[in-house]
Amino acid sequence: MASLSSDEVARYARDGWVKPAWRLPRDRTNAMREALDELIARNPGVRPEKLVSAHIEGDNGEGVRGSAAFLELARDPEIVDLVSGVVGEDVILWGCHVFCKPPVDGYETPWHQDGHYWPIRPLATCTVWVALEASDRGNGCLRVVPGSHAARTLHPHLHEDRIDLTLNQRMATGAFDEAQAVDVELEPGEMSLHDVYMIHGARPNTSERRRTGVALRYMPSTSLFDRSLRPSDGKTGVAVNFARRPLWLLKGVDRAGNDFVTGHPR
Ligand SMILES: O=C(O)CCC(=O)C(=O)O
Ligand SMILES: [Fe+2]
Repeated sequence: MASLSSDEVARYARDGWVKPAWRLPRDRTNAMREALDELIARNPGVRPEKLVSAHIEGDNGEGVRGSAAFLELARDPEIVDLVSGVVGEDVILWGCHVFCKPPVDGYETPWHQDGHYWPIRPLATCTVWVALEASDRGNGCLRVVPGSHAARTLHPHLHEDRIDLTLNQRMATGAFDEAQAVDVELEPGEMSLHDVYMIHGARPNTSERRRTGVALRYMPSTSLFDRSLRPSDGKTGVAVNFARRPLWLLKGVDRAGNDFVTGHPR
């Protein structure tokens, strides 16, 4: 069984992110890469950086035709056990976004914090970013600002109206020191976990190599996914429908009155 070591848990608490020793087996990673190729093929009109809710099979109501392979990945008991190490015994899956940057013109991810438009109260999420292929300095790996989560505040973000970005939000300059950022270099099958308040981004991919991370989003069931907040859609440049987003209780019990019916097939 996978679990974070006490050192990994401590690093996540201190830095806001960690790269666990545990990784996906090679055959599983290869199978997921095939699922990714199929996902891209069935969504010819969607930029591969913007494959939101890829875990919802068929027309997902958010502009993407998703695939069960990604739900299976998100439900993987070993990954859920890793997440438990930092969010506790009660774990809800609420999102999955495939950030695939094609070679040569893969979009930049501006510096940002997650969660500005997420209807989760209290705001809490651990994202597991699973590398399906090598992700390094050369092809625009994730970059993180260790410790930037610690104040547990969301800083101002500016809206940027460009299409060549994975998100249309960028942290106002001066809010942090970019020189403190570190590159999260991952081999295929490796992953990083990051906290909702941690500042992160990624350079454009101008290399000849594709770069893909599957971002799996989990929250503790002590938080409420509050559909009544009517979160404004599209502000981040990705069309989402949080009102209909299905939730899965993957471990433990629900403690905040979450709705596990909406968005699921009847
Ligand atoms: O993969 C990227 O470039 C961005 C990922 C990200 O922002 C996230 O997982 O929250
Ligand atoms: Fe993010």
